[in-house]
Amino acid sequence: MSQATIVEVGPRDGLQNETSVTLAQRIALVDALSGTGLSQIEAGSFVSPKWVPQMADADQLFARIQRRPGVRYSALTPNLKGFDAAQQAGVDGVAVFGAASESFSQRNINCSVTESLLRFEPVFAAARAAGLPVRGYVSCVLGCPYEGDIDVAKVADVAESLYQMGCYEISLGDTIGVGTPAKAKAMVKAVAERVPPSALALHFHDTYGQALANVLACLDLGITTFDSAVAGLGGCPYAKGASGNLATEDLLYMLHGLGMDTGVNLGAVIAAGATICRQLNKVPSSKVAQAWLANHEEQPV
Ligand SMILES: CC(C)(COP(=O)([O-])OP(=O)([O-])OC[C@H]1O[C@@H](n2cnc3c(N)ncnc32)[C@H](O)[C@@H]1OP(=O)([O-])[O-])[C@@H](O)C(=O)NCCC(=O)NCCSC(=O)C[C@@](C)(O)CC(=O)[O-]
Repeated sequence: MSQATIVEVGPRDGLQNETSVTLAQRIALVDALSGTGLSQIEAGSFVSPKWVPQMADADQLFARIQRRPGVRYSALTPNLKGFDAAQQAGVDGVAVFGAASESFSQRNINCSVTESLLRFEPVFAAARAAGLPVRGYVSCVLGCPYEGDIDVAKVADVAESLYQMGCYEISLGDTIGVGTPAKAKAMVKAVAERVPPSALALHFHDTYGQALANVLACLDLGITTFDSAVAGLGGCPYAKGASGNLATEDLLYMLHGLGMDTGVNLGAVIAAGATICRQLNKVPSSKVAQAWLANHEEQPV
């Protein structure tokens, strides 16, 4: 049976736009997700709390979650200040985040793409010294909220730079969810000429309902690592109109239906999503979760 890896970004990408979420709810979500079989959970961000207040107190989050053996708990770190705080908090891995769009880079991290790579250099050096793995994000790979279409060559340039700097994996983000399967495939093919497909992950938002179709198209290209967020939560504070991430429940249902092994219990993810959505007073945007919850009275397991 072929394997797929899911990087659960719900506690970070999923909640970074939710103004009412409490620290206790964030911690409970991480703990619920770690009991589902997920092996990688992006639990928070060590970014400026003035920029993204919803992700404040990541140090307390890492101090209070119940660590499960076999789970990698990681966090976003845009600079050395963030890395130092993350290391002190005991993260298992960090992620730097760049973009293929100059305008998005400026709005998201207040510097150009070239400057962002320079800022990441000390993060790589410190991570190497600490023995912590570094993941790299490239945002706006299929379109930018400020610039529109993005040249795939620019995506490949940034992805290759991050890979050469030391990222073990590059996650290609369709930040505003405008991609379609043909465009996604063309972009991945261009990047895969510069970065091995085994070191690529895909991070689709579902704004236009194309995320699952994009995953299916890119499975053909040998990509087997996908980011998703429980209940389809998510959005980026610096990408107006970006809706939720691909829902983990929908991704699992499709991958399992294709006969792929993820090691993740779908019912347990539905339960985790139902709980956080109840707390946020919203309905899970996952179709699979909606179907399950409409047809079952008992909690899924
Ligand atoms: C990168 C900065 C910090 C630059 O922001 P800046 O203002 O240029 O930074 P600065 O170095 O001039 O510092 C300004 C203030 O921030 C503080 N500061 C500086 N760094 C940190 C830090 N690490 N942690 C805590 N505080 C920090 C610093 O100490 C100072 O505090 P003050 O003296 O004013 O009190 C800022 O722009 C920022 O925090 N941006 C975060 C944006 C963000 O989190 N966006 C969402 C995540 S990306 C995303 O969602 C896309 C993704 C990954 O999911 C993939 C996809 O879908 O495409």
